[in-house]
Amino acid sequence: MANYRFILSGGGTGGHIYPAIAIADELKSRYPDSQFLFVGASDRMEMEKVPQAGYAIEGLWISGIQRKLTLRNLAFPFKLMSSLLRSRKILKTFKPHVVIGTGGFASGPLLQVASSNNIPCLIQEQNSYPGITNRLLGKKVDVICVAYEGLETYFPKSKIKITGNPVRKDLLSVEDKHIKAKDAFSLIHSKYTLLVLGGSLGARRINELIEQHLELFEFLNVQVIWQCGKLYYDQYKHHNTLKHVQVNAFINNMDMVYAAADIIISRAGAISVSELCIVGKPVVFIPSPNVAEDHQTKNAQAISSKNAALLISEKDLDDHFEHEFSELVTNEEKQKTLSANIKALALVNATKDIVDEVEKLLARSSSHQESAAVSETKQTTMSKNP
Ligand SMILES: CC(=O)N[C@H]1[C@@H](OP(=O)(O)OP(=O)(O)OC[C@H]2O[C@@H](n3ccc(=O)[nH]c3=O)[C@H](O)[C@@H]2O)O[C@H](CO)[C@@H](O)[C@@H]1O
Repeated sequence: MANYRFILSGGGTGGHIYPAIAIADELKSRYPDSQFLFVGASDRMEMEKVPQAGYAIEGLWISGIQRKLTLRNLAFPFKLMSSLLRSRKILKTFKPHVVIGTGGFASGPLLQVASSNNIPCLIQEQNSYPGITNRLLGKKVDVICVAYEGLETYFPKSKIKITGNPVRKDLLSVEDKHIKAKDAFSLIHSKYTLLVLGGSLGARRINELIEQHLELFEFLNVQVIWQCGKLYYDQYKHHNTLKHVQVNAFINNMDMVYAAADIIISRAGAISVSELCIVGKPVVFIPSPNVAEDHQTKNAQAISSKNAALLISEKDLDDHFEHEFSELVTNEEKQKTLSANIKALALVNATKDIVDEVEKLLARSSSHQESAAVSETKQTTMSKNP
């Protein structure tokens, strides 16, 4: 059995971490004897989430450049230099056969050094508008797996493979768990269950909206599982005293909450959107307006334009939310149509297709590692016999 070594790097938010975990899980199932190392940013959520998923991680001292002029940007050159040096050391020690990047600033220095050392590199871009790290790495890496068409504007066309976004395996089969999941959260079977997701960090405006409408939900016989984000938990946790509300900072068993839900309100981060297609429930998207090129609105429009989800912009919430949500809860036909249409958009083989691309790189990597070993031996022999 092949004993490969893989480095996966990406983080900052769940949208970069969970794709890396999904890819690692698929590689592990194909090559159980392989070794895995994750590389992230030392102060971000990957340092907690990756070990929870059973993988080792090293943290780099790195952060993104702030778009506004701030004092924090002054430290950036030092952080970058330190991360490049640390990346070189990690690569030298671990000797990966392939390096995989899933975006976020932590993956920049590592893939930069790996690609300049001719180690085969693949990046995965989740969005229709790529983040700055992946845009910079695009020229250097071997393969770029994407989820949307039209990315040749940002990346060399010959390197692009359209695979879809990798989604964790346990999310592929939530249908069978509906009853079990409702019981697991002590939910009442005769009531509708609304799941509220604010993206991996939580969403301020969605939290305000949910708080404003708790009475409406009770009136509509709706019970709520509300993921408000770690930053906001102290502000909203007191609503746990209400019988029909469960507030969470972060949910670790997403398969179970997706399974329990009858209707979902969600931000439109790329991985959330891919997961929601697979899960196939009626969704109301409230995209974040605060991301580059308004890419969450584009992610959500790709679904809503096919009558596969509702989309309400933050600016329209006050005028439209109450009416549209109440109509959806009381209209089973509409729920069924949205469920069937969103499910038809799911790309369930994305993780496998990405790992197929990694396998193609492994072939190149083995010969690269052999020639590196030969030249190392030659150098040792030459220095012994000058
Ligand atoms: C504000 C921001 O910059 N958001 C970006 C970030 O979103 P964000 O980090 O929110 O990422 P996504 O919505 O793409 O994915 C969230 C991931 O976290 C998981 N999850 C979420 C909540 C929770 O309680 N438990 C849990 O496990 C979800 O199941 C999913 O796997 O990365 C995405 C992918 O690059 C981008 O499209 C988003 O625009």
